[in-house]
Amino acid sequence: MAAQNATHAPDHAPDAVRAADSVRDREIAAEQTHLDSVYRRLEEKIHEAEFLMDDAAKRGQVGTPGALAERDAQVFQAGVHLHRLNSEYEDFLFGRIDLLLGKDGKKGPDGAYTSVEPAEGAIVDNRAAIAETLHIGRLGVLDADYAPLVIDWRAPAAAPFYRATPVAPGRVVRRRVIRSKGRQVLGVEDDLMRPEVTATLDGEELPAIGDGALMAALGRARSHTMRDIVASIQAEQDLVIRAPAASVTEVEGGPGTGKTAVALHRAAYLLYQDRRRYAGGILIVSPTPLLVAYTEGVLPSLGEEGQVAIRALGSLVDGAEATAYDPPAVSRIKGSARMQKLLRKAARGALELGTAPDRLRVVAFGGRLELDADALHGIRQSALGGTAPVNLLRPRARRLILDALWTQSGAARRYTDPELAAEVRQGFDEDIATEPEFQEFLDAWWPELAPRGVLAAMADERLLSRWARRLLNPREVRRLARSLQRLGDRGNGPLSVHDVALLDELQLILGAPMRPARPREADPLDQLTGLEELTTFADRSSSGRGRRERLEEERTDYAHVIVDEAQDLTPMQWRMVGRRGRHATWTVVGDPAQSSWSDPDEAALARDEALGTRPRRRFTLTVNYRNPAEIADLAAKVLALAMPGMRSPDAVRSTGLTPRFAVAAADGAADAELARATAAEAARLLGEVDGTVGVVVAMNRREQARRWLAGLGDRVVALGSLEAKGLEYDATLVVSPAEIADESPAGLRVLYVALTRATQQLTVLSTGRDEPDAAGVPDLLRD
Ligand SMILES: Nc1ncnc2c1ncn2[C@@H]1O[C@H](COP(=O)(O)OP(=O)(O)OP(=O)(O)O)[C@@H](O)[C@H]1O
Repeated sequence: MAAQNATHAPDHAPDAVRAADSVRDREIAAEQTHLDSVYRRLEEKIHEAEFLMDDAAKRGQVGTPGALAERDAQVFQAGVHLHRLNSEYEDFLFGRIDLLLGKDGKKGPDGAYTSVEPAEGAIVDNRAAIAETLHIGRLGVLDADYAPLVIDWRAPAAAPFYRATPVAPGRVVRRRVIRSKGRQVLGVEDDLMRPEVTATLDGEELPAIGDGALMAALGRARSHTMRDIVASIQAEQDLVIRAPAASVTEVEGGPGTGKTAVALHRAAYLLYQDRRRYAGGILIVSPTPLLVAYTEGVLPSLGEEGQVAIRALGSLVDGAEATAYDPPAVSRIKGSARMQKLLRKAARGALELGTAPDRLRVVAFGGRLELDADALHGIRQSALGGTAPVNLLRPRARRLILDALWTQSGAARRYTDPELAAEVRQGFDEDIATEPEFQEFLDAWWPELAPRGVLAAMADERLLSRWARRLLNPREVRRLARSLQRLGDRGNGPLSVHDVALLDELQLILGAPMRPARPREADPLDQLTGLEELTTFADRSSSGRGRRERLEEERTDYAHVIVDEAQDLTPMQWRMVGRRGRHATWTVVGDPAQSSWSDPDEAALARDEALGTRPRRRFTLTVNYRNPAEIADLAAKVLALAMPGMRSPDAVRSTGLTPRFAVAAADGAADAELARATAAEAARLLGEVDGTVGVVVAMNRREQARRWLAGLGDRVVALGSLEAKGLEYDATLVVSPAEIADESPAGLRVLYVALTRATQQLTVLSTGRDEPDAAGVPDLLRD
């Protein structure tokens, strides 16, 4: 059966074309037959599962725990398939490899021959017979005899699908990507790994169809959400995805080399490979909420979501959500490692802001006792000498006050018998400490501090300059204080992404106040101990969402932490992220050339501290899959200015479409003219691409740019330069490179990011400030 929308040659087409089409149709029909049998098998499994569920419901909880567990596991398996099928994934089955006989010809547990090299004599005179064909998909499916109908893409047997290249083909003769929608096969794309070999399958020659899957995938229009790359992962990427999760895996690569895609697929791989270990959760840290929104559909499409939390840096602390933006000069201060010390001083200093009277008077043994301001100050200082968090030092301070009062009472001298003295002392303490006045004094003198409250206190420039002595210069103090005024008196105002890392640090410095433990909700899954898959299923399915959200809320320590765009983490952010993976293994993904942080050395130091002395394994990705060469070459000019000597990755394709240069009023660009030109250029790009258009402006023009583009529809998005990080669009309009470059000391690297967002077309719009030449090319982009 041929797919309905497979393209057919018209009747007048030459014979050769028609013949090729009939081969294509035949191959599509063969894959359709296979897919039909996969679906038949899945339906059988679903019926089995439904029967089992029914049966289980009738019989109730009878049987041995082992038998119940086994039955539940079967129900789970079928449930997973049912869930997948109902989700109508476009390409449940997406790949196939045709293999020569392996060296030892032994089959592994998944039914595939284990050897990676062809057996002696598998190829004779450049002729070979295919020994084995494996189909690869998003989940594994076995037939009734336990032979694999589809192999999970993460299984070891599927690795050759990704790893084989014409240079190192191993046993793979042909790699095929199958395109399907729902239950229908739409097309196939083949790559021959040994083009010189004439291979046969069941006596018939193996045909090759199409131009390969990668190019087809790269040419597709982009939407506002990222797609998985499971059908076209490249060999160097596969090495990273499947790298053993020991200690720290570091991945570097230029723009578009697939770092984010690889990080997401790696999370799915690790879960598949060792679900029990990663039940502790995988955290993916992303720089912006926009990138989280862009990428969060990928893991569900790979069948994984429950155990993975994707969080933006500004949402890592529960109850805090960054919505405000700090200008570069302020973020440099807030992100710097100096803040650690400053926050400690501020937390301690904030204790003095309470409304406590400057002396404490109590009555004991019928007399008055009094501690004056100096005595109280001395007690506070010695209590703060402890290492515990400030809020947790309060009991110590209370004890020191009671000690001082006891000494003052002279009772210690009167009771020489230690036992009696201890008894009297206990009564003394109780008498004083239960007095409401004493408790009120203590509450005011050693108030329970909240992180937001301390940040708000730092908005007072006078206080801040006291706390920041020898840490910040007066200009920095003024900047920081002004920025924190945004939080208001009680600290409830909007937070920036950098404030969130400060809150996290303060939480550590202050310590969680003691609270009665919250009773945990009873969870039916807790009873199913030992059945990791069942837990997984509950998390995978949408009914597990409530539980997952709870897990995310409660969890502050993960089994694996993946940091995307790691080059941008400030020292304070590294400390925040590091605290979430104290016992974790790590995957750290980034590109120094795209760093928007002005002091990379300081950040590298903080990164080393967060990752500790764990051994590291390094990988480099070298091919740019996003930008056509025409765009990558232009961006490379900025890279040469930003980081001389740094090599940009090779673009995998070229489109023949060179970037366009436009100018908005050469004499200085009034905003109205810039608005008009931006809207016009964006509209032009919308007409030229089917998918999305990103308009990148300097951060302080974000709101303006949104207004300029109003009415152009939702295919176009306005972005501040820092928001563009990690995202991509079919076409990008970069407005005033000079403005972006001048925004901060890292401005050139930020501009490099902006110029590398387009998958098809790029327009650069200059203003007078860009000093464009006669052809409109701005100074920064000229040779
Ligand atoms: N093997 C592949 N097959 C198909 N598409 C791919 C492949 N590798 C990467 N891509 C695509 O290339 C684009 C860039 O990938 P990704 O965003 O992961 O790169 P990146 O290295 O994180 O880029 P940047 O550093 O610029 O943010 C994405 O659209 C991704 O889907």
